[in-house]
Amino acid sequence: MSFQLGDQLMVVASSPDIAKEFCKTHDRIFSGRHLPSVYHNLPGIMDSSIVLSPDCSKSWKLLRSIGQNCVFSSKAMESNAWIRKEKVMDLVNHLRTNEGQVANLEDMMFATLANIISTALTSRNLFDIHGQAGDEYKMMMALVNEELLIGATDSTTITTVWLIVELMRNQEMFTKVRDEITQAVEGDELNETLLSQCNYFQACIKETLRLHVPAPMLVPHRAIETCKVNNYVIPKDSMVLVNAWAIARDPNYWEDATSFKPERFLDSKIGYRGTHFKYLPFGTGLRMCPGSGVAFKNIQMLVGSLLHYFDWSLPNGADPTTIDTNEKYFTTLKKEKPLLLIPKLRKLNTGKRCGFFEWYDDKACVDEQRKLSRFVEKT
Ligand code: HEM
Repeated sequence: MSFQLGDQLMVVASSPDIAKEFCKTHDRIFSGRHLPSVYHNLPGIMDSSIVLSPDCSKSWKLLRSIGQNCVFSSKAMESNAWIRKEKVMDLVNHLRTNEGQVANLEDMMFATLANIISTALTSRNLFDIHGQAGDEYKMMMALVNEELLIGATDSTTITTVWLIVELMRNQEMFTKVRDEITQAVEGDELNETLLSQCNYFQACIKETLRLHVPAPMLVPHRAIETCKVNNYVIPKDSMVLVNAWAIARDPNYWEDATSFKPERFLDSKIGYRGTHFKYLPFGTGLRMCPGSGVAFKNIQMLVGSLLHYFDWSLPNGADPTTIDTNEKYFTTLKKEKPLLLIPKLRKLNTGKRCGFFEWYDDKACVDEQRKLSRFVEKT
């Protein structure tokens, strides 16, 4: 489909085959981006942004490789595992001390995810637990690119919110995921290696990314030169949108396409790395999201911990199946109303305090001792 928006020709790919034409067969030609006009007068923006880079230039390659070293690669993800654990545990501890009170989970999960990325990049917290930017934020924004922090965190938060909404609305699935995690943990401390063995939980994350594609049209691509696709001539500078949302809900490719059915991913080879053109939550090809692995690990650790450590209920004892699924679209597709839930610390069957809290309290104790000894040294 194509249409004219002012003087801009827009071409939309709404099937896996056409998406493949744009993002695989002619990937290099459609690997450009349109820079929003507001950015045209800002000096240096093209050289300091991965997502806004108008083509796959030297500076784009350099920025992607810096990102690769600090956050995206398997090695970086492994060495950042302690950051994920620490920031998620900060949230768990906050919820533990505010047990029984209504929590705005979206804001808290956003803050946690933003702090994971900001710490991986800068070794600093930039947000307080309620999602408010602190003074550090303003200073570090000059160093940390907004796209990594806000864009990346926003999409990940959206997925964590929808995942919790779907599981709350489907209590059987909620119990199944939680039993799977409890079984994997077996009285041990929750960690990402154990979580990665939870196949049903992984399938729930993938299904959330299918039914609630956070960036429904990906990020618009630009034709860097004129190209013929399926006998249509696509002129240079056309804007190409891949409708990943429509593809992910197309009944020609998905059975019972609008239902949340994690089972469809259980014995399936379909992954999120962009090799299956009917499932493109992170895009595919040269401009594919480089943070898909990080996002998956963050979602897994964050939601896995919230399910493992707490029981959840709705304010005023409302029925979880009544949680609304209305959406709001800007460039991402998020839940319209905030997700408000009440945490109750879970009684784990082991009968002892769960390992995490001992670890957390010991850590807090060591931190206090360090502070005290620094204070004593100074005085
Ligand atoms: C659920 C979470 C996420 C989703 C659904 C998502 C999705 C996307 C999509 C659809 C694109 C555009 C792909 C295209 O144009 O074909 C993109 C680009 C990008 N994403 Fe993500 N993303 C997520 C998380 C992250 C994270 C955690 C990071 C960084 C740690 C990240 C970094 C980026 C960057 C830098 C780009 C620009 C790539 C380029 O233009 O070369 N994203 N993402």
